[in-house]
Amino acid sequence: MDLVNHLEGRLLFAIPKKGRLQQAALDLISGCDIQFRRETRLDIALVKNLPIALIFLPAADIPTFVGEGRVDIGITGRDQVAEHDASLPAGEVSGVTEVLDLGFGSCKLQVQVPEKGDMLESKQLVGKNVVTSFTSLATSFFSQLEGVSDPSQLKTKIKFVGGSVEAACALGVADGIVDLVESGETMRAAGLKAIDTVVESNAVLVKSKNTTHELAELITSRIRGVIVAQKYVLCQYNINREQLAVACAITPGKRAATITALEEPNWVAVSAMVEKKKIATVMDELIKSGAEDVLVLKIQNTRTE
Ligand SMILES: Nc1ncnc2c1ncn2[C@@H]1O[C@H](COP(=O)(O)OP(=O)(O)OP(=O)(O)O)[C@@H](O)[C@H]1O
Ligand SMILES: O=P(O)(O)OC[C@H]1O[C@H](OP(=O)(O)OP(=O)(O)O)[C@H](O)[C@@H]1O
Repeated sequence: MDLVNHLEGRLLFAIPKKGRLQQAALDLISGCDIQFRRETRLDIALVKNLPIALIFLPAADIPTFVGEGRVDIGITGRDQVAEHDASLPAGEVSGVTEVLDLGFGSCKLQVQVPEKGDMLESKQLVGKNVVTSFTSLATSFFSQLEGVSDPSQLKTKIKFVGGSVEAACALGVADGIVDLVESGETMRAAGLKAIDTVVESNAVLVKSKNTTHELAELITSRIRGVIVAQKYVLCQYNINREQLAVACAITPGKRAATITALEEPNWVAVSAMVEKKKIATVMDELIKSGAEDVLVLKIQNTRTE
């Protein structure tokens, strides 16, 4: 089938074709009940149950396609959006808008130098060689540091490499690098230390400023629902009315806790959404406050603000 001829009228949704963001992006898509089958080696997949086509692209290229309005929405890293925006000619406004923080893919784009060297601040790299995959962000970072508005006046030499950036210092190609740090293991293994942060990144849902496709809103709302479901659990417990105020302060819920009277006089059942990462502490506090029969339930999906 010639897929390109079947794109008319469909929402074009860009997904990372490989790399760190791909699996979590696909999990989100599946949580939104977007059903598709991707043929081997094809970068376009038609969605079976909605007028959407998924376009599999490198995370770094997604802001360009979305910015130019070729694709309506996409999932990529905030670092990639920032790099795209920084690469635009002076005065050109970016066509990409960030719609949602997706809560995964956290990392920082950091200036790194040899741990054993004498450099402690980024300004010590001025006039030296800096290697990175993020040349536009690095150029704008060092332009600010050097106080120049025309990048061609930059004393610092920014050089591009596509991967294994951390090897550049050891190989004598760079005095410092600008690269992503997540756990910091790669940086430490390469004998480097971070001295500045250029951008803090998370995976984001982005939208083209030019899109008018009605499904963009619907998909954003579905994704938001799945993210909330992943972030919260539902906590239910029984408690005596006398302790209710204390317990509700522990589990205030998103808007307010739901309280239902029990057949047993003076007892109520409470249910409230609680952030997953806080649930163990919340349960400890509930038990201390006199709550009984505490249950924690997984939330499959939500539609809440
Ligand atoms: N430890 C990490 N290292 C790199 N990127 C990360 C990390 N954690 C999260 N990310 C995010 O994942 C995005 C894609 O990076 P990744 O290296 O996986 O892409 P890729 O398309 O495979 O690129 P490449 O081929 O250049 O490695 C990054 O821009 C960043 O937003
Ligand atoms: O702080 P950490 O958890 O160690 O992760 C950071 C490393 O991960 C990325 O590289 P990737 O593995 O994508 O390979 P690459 O060097 O080829 O880009 C990034 O460029 C760092 O090198």
